[in-house]
Amino acid sequence: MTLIDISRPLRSGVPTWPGDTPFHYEVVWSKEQSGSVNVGKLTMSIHTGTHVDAPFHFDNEGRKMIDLSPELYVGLARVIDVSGKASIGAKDLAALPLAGVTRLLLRTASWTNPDEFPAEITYLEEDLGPFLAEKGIRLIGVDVPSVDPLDSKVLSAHHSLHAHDIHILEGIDLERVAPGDYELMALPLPLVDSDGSPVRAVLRPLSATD
Ligand SMILES: N[C@@H](CC(=O)c1ccccc1NC=O)C(=O)O
Ligand SMILES: [Zn+2]
Ligand SMILES: [Zn+2]
Repeated sequence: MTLIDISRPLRSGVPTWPGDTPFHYEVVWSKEQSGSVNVGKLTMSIHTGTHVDAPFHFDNEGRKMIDLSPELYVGLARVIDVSGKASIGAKDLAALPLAGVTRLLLRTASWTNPDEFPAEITYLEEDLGPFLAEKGIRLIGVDVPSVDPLDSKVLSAHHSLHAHDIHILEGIDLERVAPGDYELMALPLPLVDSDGSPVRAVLRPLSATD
């Protein structure tokens, strides 16, 4: 099957939010010790690399990861290029044909060095919640660590999207992806109490028959 991997590799030193839990993997029970298998242990923040947010991330009363339907994260998605802008609002998407699109992935190209946490990113404006909902969009994906400005505490875009039942996929890598329509697969883990989940996000070109 032809798949384009749009996930950021998870390895020691992968950029995290300043002050957040560093990514760490280690074998805690080696094949020599156990006599049969290597057994790993993983420590990481939910918001490192390619991940989805659950509403509980920014709303104490919000739904947790287990409460969100996996169906949102699999299906037809449109990739559009919105690079070169400081922010994206309804005015920037108004001229685009979005009829029938339920998952929209924005290529901002504003995370220029994937080995470092960005200093500044293209962020989403508050008016995208109502605008995208009116178009029938249920999931928005971005190639940056957040849909809001990195220093935002009010998280207007997160709240506006959530208020309109639009789910959030962050940290995808669209560097080598051409704009167009694909099948997205970005399933979160069934984490019962979690504010989100890391995902392996892939795109399948619609023309692929294998
Ligand atoms: N809103 C961001 C995460 C975020 O804001 C954050 C993640 C980890 C540690 C601190 C964070 N924000 C601090 O103000 C996100 O949705 O991934
Ligand atoms: Zn997040
Ligand atoms: Zn977020």
